Amino acid sequence: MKIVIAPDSFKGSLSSEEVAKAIRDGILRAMPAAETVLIPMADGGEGTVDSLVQATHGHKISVPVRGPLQNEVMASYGVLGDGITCVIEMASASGLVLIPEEHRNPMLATTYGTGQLIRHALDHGYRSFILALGGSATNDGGSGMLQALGLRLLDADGREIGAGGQALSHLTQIDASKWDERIIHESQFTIASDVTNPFVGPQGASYVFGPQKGATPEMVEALDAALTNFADLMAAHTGIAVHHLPGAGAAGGLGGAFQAFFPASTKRGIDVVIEMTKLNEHLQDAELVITGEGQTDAQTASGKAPMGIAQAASKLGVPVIVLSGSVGQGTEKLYEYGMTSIHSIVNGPMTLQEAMSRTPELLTQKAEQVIRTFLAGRKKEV
Ligand SMILES: Nc1ncnc2c1ncn2[C@@H]1O[C@H](COP(=O)(O)OP(=O)(O)OP(=O)(O)O)[C@@H](O)[C@H]1O
Ligand SMILES: O=C(O)[C@H](O)CO
Repeated sequence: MKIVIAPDSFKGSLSSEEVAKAIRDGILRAMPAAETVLIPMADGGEGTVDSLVQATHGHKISVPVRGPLQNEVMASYGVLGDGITCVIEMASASGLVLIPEEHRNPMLATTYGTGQLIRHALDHGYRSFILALGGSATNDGGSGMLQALGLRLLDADGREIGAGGQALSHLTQIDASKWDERIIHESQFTIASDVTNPFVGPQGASYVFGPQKGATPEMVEALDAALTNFADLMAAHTGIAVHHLPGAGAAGGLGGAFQAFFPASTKRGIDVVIEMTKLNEHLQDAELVITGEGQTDAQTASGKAPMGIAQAASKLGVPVIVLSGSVGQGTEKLYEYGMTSIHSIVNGPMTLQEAMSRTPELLTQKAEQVIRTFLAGRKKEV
């Protein structure tokens, strides 16, 4: 029996590859002869490069860049197995995990390092890009990324504005005279976005994702106003108003900067990962798919990895079992999208810290249990 194991990471505990291996161990305990296919997933956020590089037998290139708070960090981008397509994961250069919680500051954090990764790839001859958006520490509307690629963002005195979302409130002019021409004339970009939120407003980048990056309610208001100013000026300059465009609010508004200045099409991150990992081909003759994520709740329906997998698998009539660290509110409607059953791996009262440190063992145990049940349901030995 072929079982596809296609989980997202458990943020704060395990990478998607580690999750997949722990699930495989449990499956093999219950069914030693099972054929397992491990396809670590991602949704545009952290782990997207690893997932696509592994699935396509590509490689990674490391580059020192300016981190979200200007300190140097070692970031990397992926070159897929075709040797042509680059995957730029913004979280690698400008991600939340790069900053300890007490130092997070979306007023100052910049996407400059993401722009440096793109420039490095352009300098090395690459012209086909997947831009993976999510898991950012930033709320700068992608301004740092644009600056790294030659765009000049100026205040009323003609001086470059500083780094971060806050500085966008002083922006009055955009000067594209030094903009990297290779972007428009020679390259193509697919944006793989972990969310579809707009650039500004109550559902926008600042209000919805600012708080997880350390923004207080006052900062959220200031950041939303600053992004609105930026969106107004981008619209005047490019003719593209990103204010309410779906996905423009991904990665602190980086999605909006790409939509305004890059020849790019926007897709759900999970759909790009499903396509590049050829998940559908693997599902064709599978009898079951097991997916999972750190927390499954109402948010899962808005395009998280297990949701995309359930949609793909249900079209092919393959049952989908979801194993998650915690199962929150609002999961009932997920069954309508093709999830067969959803399980928390926690097996008794314990703290979050304990659950997170015991994730591999708990995953293996739960996978064994669900496979035993699955086999019993088939009424005959396989
Ligand atoms: N082993 C675990 N046991 C219990 N809860 C866990 C475990 N691992 C992670 N979590 C919970 O899941 C949360 C992370 O959820 P998840 O991994 O789904 O990422 P996310 O923040 O929803 O982002 P995304 O799905 O876009 O990557 C953690 O903050 C924690 O509350
Ligand atoms: O980076 C972020 O702001 C979130 O992951 C949404 O894209």
